[in-house]
Amino acid sequence: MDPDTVTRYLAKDFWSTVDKKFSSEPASETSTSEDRGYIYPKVTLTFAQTLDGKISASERKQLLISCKESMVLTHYLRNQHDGILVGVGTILNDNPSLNGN
Ligand SMILES: NC(=O)C1=CN([C@@H]2O[C@H](COP(=O)(O)OP(=O)(O)OC[C@H]3O[C@@H](n4cnc5c(N)ncnc54)[C@H](O)[C@@H]3O)[C@@H](O)[C@H]2O)C=CC1
Ligand SMILES: Nc1nc(O)c(N)c(N[C@@H]2O[C@H](COP(=O)(O)O)[C@@H](O)[C@H]2O)n1
Repeated sequence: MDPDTVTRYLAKDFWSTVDKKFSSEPASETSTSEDRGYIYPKVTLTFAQTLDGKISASERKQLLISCKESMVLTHYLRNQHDGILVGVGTILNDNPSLNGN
């Protein structure tokens, strides 16, 4: 399977799970990636940006961009993954919790 097809497949499956969660239908929490036939790790890129394309304030100062609903989605996404990867600059600047509440 070519990488583009795999990406489309994973995104479709992932967002259908999100839809199920937000419509309160039970999502399959127990099936593993292997059960679902995945052959690559599932990776999601998520970030918040301003209308003019910025992700932080000047001098890379941390900036809250997301609204309340978007933060709910952020924490939901964190809960759906086994790990969260950020850059070293983010660790040094923000000292983030990166929890999923
Ligand atoms: N709005 C949002 O969703 C987010 C905003 N931020 C903000 O971004 C700022 C941090 O940004 P940065 O310091 O720019 O990012 P960063 O330092 O967090 O990430 C960049 C990473 O790329 C690596 N890197 C740089 N050049 C590379 C190369 N040529 N090849 C391979 N790796 C390379 C660096 O070593 C670093 O680990 C903070 O102010 C933080 O608040 C961070 C995450 C999310
Ligand atoms: N979703 C989201 N919206 C924003 O407006 C943001 N600035 C970020 N930033 C990311 O979240 C980390 C902070 O997380 P904690 O609240 O400490 O758990 C920060 O370091 C960025 O990676 N995200």
